[in-house]
Amino acid sequence: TACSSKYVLSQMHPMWQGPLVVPGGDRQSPIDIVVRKSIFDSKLKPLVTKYDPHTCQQIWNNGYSFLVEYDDTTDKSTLQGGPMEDKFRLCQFHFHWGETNAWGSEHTVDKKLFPAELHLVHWNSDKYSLFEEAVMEDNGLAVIGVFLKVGKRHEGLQKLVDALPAIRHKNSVVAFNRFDPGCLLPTNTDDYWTYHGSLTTPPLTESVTWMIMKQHIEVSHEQLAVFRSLLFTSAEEDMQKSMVNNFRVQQPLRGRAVRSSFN
Ligand SMILES: Clc1ccc(Cc2nnn[n-]2)cc1
Ligand SMILES: [Zn+2]
Repeated sequence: TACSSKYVLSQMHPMWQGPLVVPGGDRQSPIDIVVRKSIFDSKLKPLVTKYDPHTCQQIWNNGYSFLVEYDDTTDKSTLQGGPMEDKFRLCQFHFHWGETNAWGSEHTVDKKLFPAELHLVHWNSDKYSLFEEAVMEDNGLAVIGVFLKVGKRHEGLQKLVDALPAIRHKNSVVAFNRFDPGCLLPTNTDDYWTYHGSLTTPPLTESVTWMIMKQHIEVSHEQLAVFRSLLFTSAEEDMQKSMVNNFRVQQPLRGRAVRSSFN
């Protein structure tokens, strides 16, 4: 679907941290969430996700992460509620992780790093008709962020992990059907922090309403090790580079408020 093919990430250095200056650039992501500075907002509603596992289409290595893409031509897999007024359509989910369990997440909570972070990317289908349009608008995208911790094996994730060896190299793709991304959400999705930010890779557009879950999910060390067996490089390149540390450095808050849905 358009939500990621159009935005195949640029050829920048895999450890993309970019000196790239973004026009405006006063609402960039990721950030450190300073818990004691977040503001409880009782008007924040619970998230409502309605994901149809049959809209799952493929999983592919885009040279920066691996993306599980959904058919976003209809309102079959949607997100609403939270701080949002509109309905958003799921287009893909992907992860960011480190070379060790000591780091890997993009966001942090009081500077605490997690070994990985899941991002479920949605676009505003009430206001726009294509992902490409929504990605340019300040209320265009909604991304759910979920922290991963190393612990017990995540049974739902295993189906995804088993598909990864087939997409080891950049630009490899394999059919992937009937996967319910809801199984990757924590049991409690009522407690989250929300702020206005951006995509964390090119095009870096400041179009994202972020919802970062307070509760993490657990995956096993072995499952994370399979993430790290992916490669940034394509089969043709002679220098194979492990796909690790695919996170962006934290960005200045620039006076933005981070609200919490919980006290
Ligand atoms: Cl379409 C697209 C482009 C970049 C990213 C990377 C990212 N941005 N924010 N979190 N991850 C995800 C989807
Ligand atoms: Zn991401």
